[in-house]
Amino acid sequence: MLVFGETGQLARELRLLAPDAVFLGRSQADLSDPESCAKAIRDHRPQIVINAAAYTAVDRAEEQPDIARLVNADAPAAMAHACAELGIPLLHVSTDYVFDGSGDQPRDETCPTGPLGVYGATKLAGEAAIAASGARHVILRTSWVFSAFGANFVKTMLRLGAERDRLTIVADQIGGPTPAVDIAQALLVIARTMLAQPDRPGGIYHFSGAPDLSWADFARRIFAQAGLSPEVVDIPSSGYPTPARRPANSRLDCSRIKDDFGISRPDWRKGLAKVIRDAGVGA
Ligand SMILES: NC(=O)C1=CN([C@@H]2O[C@H](COP(=O)(O)OP(=O)(O)OC[C@H]3O[C@@H](n4cnc5c(N)ncnc54)[C@H](OP(=O)(O)O)[C@@H]3O)[C@@H](O)[C@H]2O)C=CC1
Ligand SMILES: Cc1cn([C@H]2C[C@H](O)[C@@H](COP(=O)(O)OP(=O)(O)O[C@H]3O[C@@H](C)C(=O)[C@@H](O)[C@H]3O)O2)c(=O)[nH]c1=O
Repeated sequence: MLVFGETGQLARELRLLAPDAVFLGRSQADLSDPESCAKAIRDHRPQIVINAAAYTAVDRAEEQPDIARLVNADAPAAMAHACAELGIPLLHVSTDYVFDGSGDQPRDETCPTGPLGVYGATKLAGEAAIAASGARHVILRTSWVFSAFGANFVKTMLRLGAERDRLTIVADQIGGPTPAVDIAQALLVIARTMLAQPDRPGGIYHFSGAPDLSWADFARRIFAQAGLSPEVVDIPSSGYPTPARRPANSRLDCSRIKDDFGISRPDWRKGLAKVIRDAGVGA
């Protein structure tokens, strides 16, 4: 198994669960040089490839659309073409930010997309390129990823909650926080299934933690779990202006992955407790 990514949240959880896989960091395969990714696949000739790397800085992507496109769209396209040549599957990870966030119902895999910013648009372009490549593939769309590693909302809240008495947090964006370890586990189940069943088709699958809630309520849960007590004030998205707009409705309908792979939505509250323990905060 060949994994693109070494330092990110997902890559680090994958490494803990699949230590025998080969992990390629930026110095071995730079996704801003898509051909280097295709070459890495041809050189390693793995049974299966997982792409756990991406340009994930949602606001910075607005200023760096060309790099975001290379990393999130052109590199996955090159990986997919190399996988198609070798006849091996590609597992790729995408995001709730491919949607426009309208309505209040969970989105399934057939719902129309409509990204609000460069990050979501480039991730969507990556999905389309993989689908058009002819490679066997699974694209796992997930949301609001957190872990003890790297940068994420949980770690930001643990830092700010220890520094401040009062935080204003958007309460009109609703989604499912997802522990990175659960994504890693899901990908490994999918990898095993795709390898064991060579005729099984892939496609897009939604996978997010449950239950859905707002960022503000998520912050409250983080503070309660960590034994911190800043006041959390609900604000609308307009009260927290950012270069990239975020979808208001990030709820993902995850029925398909349950039906096809037997994978259920994880309860993020269990993952949160562990991340807070691992981050050395709370009870
Ligand atoms: N984080 C989230 O909330 C969400 C993430 N996703 C998706 O999940 C996947 C995993 O995300 P996550 O683990 O959180 O991401 P992280 O931001 O934690 O890590 C991103 C990884 O991509 C690598 N990377 C970025 N640019 C390049 C490059 N040019 N060449 C090589 N490697 C590069 C980084 O390496 P380096 O350390 O060298 O920069 C890092 O290992 C991504 O596809 C992401 O789009 C989906 C929904 C939510
Ligand atoms: C720090 C902070 C954030 N916010 C808001 C901003 C934003 O709407 C929300 C989350 O902020 P973040 O910048 O951590 O989240 P963001 O980087 O938008 O997270 C996204 O990352 C990409 C990679 C994805 O694919 C998405 O699924 C999602 O996880 O919280 C506040 O309202 N107050 C605050 O003090």
